[in-house]
Amino acid sequence: MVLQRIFRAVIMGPPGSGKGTVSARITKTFGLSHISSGDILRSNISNKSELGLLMKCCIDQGQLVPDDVMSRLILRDLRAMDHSSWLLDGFPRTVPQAEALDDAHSVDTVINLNVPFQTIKQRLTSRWTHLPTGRVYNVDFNPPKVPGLDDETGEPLVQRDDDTPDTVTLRLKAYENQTEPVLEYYRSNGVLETFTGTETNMIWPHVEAFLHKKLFSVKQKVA
Ligand SMILES: Nc1nc2c(ncn2[C@@H]2O[C@H](COP(=O)(O)OP(=O)(O)O)[C@@H](O)[C@H]2O)c(=O)[nH]1
Ligand SMILES: Nc1ncnc2c1ncn2[C@@H]1O[C@H](COP(=O)(O)OP(=O)(O)O)[C@@H](O)[C@H]1O
Repeated sequence: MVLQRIFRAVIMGPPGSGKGTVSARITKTFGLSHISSGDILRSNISNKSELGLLMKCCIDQGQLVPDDVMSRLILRDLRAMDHSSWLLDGFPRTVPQAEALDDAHSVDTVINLNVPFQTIKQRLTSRWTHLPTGRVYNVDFNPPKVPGLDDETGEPLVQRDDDTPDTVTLRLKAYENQTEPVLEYYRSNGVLETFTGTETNMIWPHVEAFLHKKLFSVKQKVA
């Protein structure tokens, strides 16, 4: 689908709620550019940049990276995409980050994946990731064609250092304390759309239908 105007969306949800999986489907269906804060941080870690090395210990301890670092990193990337439609995944995760984003860009819609914590814990400990692209697999849900290898590149998949049961518990705590208030922020701005369920394949048709409607009504308004 070719979009008629610039459309900016955020996808939110606890760790493991399927943000990356749904984002891949959204970008494929609607052609938005996907920006994942976690992928950007992991690429800094793989490249051994000074910032990546500094941030690795926060991430491995299940804590959020400081707001000023994260906002600077993401807003810099967004500045380079001034004429693109985008989908932000993993940012904002705190109210100060949401305010920093609002100061720079208006957000058309926020998709919130509301998946129970119990479902999430099992998923994350069986997540396999292709670090260079952020493509994710799961032993039960979407296994790679060849075990341990990325479908597109044949490169090795890894288990993330922060996908251990103890770190997942800390990440869920950080989500409750620091990220849930962002949902309230967007709810009061009137842009939050929540999708509840335990399976991505059940949630996805609702997200797809919502975005179709949203993009169509945006086009109508412009016409
Ligand atoms: N069993 C199961 N696993 C899923 C489902 N949706 C996504 N996953 C897997 O759960 C893990 C977390 O999903 P991901 O999209 O990375 O979530 P994110 O952390 O919110 O970006 C990955 O291993 C996915 O392949 C689902 O409906 N069922
Ligand atoms: N917006 C952000 N603010 C602060 N820290 C972040 C942000 N995005 C990612 N991180 C750090 O990177 C880690 C991994 O993020 P991400 O890949 O989005 O995890 P998940 O996909 O499991 O939700 C987070 O636990 C956190 O330490």
